[in-house]
Amino acid sequence: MTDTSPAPVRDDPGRADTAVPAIELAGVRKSYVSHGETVAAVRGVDLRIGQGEFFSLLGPSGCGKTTTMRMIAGFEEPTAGEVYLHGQSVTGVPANKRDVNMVFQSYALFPHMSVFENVAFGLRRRGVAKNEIKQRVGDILEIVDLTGREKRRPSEMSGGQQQRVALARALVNRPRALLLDEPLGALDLKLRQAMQVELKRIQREVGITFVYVTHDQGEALTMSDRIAVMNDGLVEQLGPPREIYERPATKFVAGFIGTSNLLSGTVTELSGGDAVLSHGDEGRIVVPLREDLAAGAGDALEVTVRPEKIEIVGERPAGGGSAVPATVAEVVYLGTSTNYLVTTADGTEVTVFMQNANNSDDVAERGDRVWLAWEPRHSYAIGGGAGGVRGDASKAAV
Ligand SMILES: Nc1ncnc2c1ncn2[C@@H]1O[C@H](COP(=O)(O)OP(=O)(O)OP(=O)(O)O)[C@@H](O)[C@H]1O
Repeated sequence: MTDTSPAPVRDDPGRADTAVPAIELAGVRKSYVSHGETVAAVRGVDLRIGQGEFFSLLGPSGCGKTTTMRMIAGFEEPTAGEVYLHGQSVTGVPANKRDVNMVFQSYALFPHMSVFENVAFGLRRRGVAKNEIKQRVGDILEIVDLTGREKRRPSEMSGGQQQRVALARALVNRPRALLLDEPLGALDLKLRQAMQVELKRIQREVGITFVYVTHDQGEALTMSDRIAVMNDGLVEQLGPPREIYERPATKFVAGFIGTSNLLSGTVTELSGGDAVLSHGDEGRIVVPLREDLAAGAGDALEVTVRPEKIEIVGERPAGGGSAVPATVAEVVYLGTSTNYLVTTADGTEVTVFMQNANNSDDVAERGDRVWLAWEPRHSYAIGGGAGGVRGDASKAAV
């Protein structure tokens, strides 16, 4: 999927149309020849990453995220296509001549040097004056919240602190973009979550473009301005976290980002911008139609709905929303919420998360016959790899 939207520019949307993207990939492909076989790692990626944006490349192992990142950094050259940094093609420009820095999962700090010396290393090599080094290292250590720990050795610091030193070392050179390849992968869950918040704060403070590679959807949703979800060498969907979560364009994205339910139905009528679908004998699913979604009576559609959007009720719900009968197969009490696994008439398994805010008892028990209810806006019709669902052009498209 091609990102044709203008690169967003912070605090000044009026400039978005004319702004040169910090990073642009145009028709980028990368193949490797391995044991006589050609492996297509990246199969045609188009991206525009805006100045000061926190941009994530998200996808499962082997989808091509690291290869994409390495082509931006200059560690790999594309087999085809072009990489631009701030509007300039960087084909043939070596990594050390590109105005980007990379942070890896292994911090690669110098163990015999203090925190200050680790951060100052690059500046010293470039012959920056002593006073300026002191100032710049001091400033950046303050931003990463390590003031007062200048004399410590890496071995005397926690994993999260070491990662912040690595970040300070990359930022002190004031690159125009920072590339981060699973930088929190070595940390335990609690520290990783704390560092996600920290990283976002640091990025906001320094205002540098961050490109972040991760296979962790929670991490990408927490920090990013926009996310490119990659699968098998291609970008399947590109957009802000909320859009990707609420309106996954393909089955792959729906399944990869959080928990999603997929229900199928047959269109019975089109009504006020919605398609009404039958699901089993009694079930009804209401899904809004879109510009890129044309459907008519008799068409089969697949619809996603997130588990937290569904309510479990005892009676058939009144009103214009979705109403699907189901049988409770499993109830899992989790403290703040209860998860229900239910089965609909055609055997579809549906997960429902219900917050335990006011109700002290579970709303249903195993074996109960219940109704699932949700609002039309929480249904999203999905298509195949190309996104969207296109029916007969003569049918209504809203
Ligand atoms: N140097 C190489 N030689 C041959 N094949 C390679 C090479 N580098 C990557 N690949 C292949 O290209 C595909 C994409 O790899 P890449 O490392 O970009 O994926 P990834 O999404 O970053 O995965 P991970 O999260 O596991 O790092 C994989 O099938 C991988 O085996």
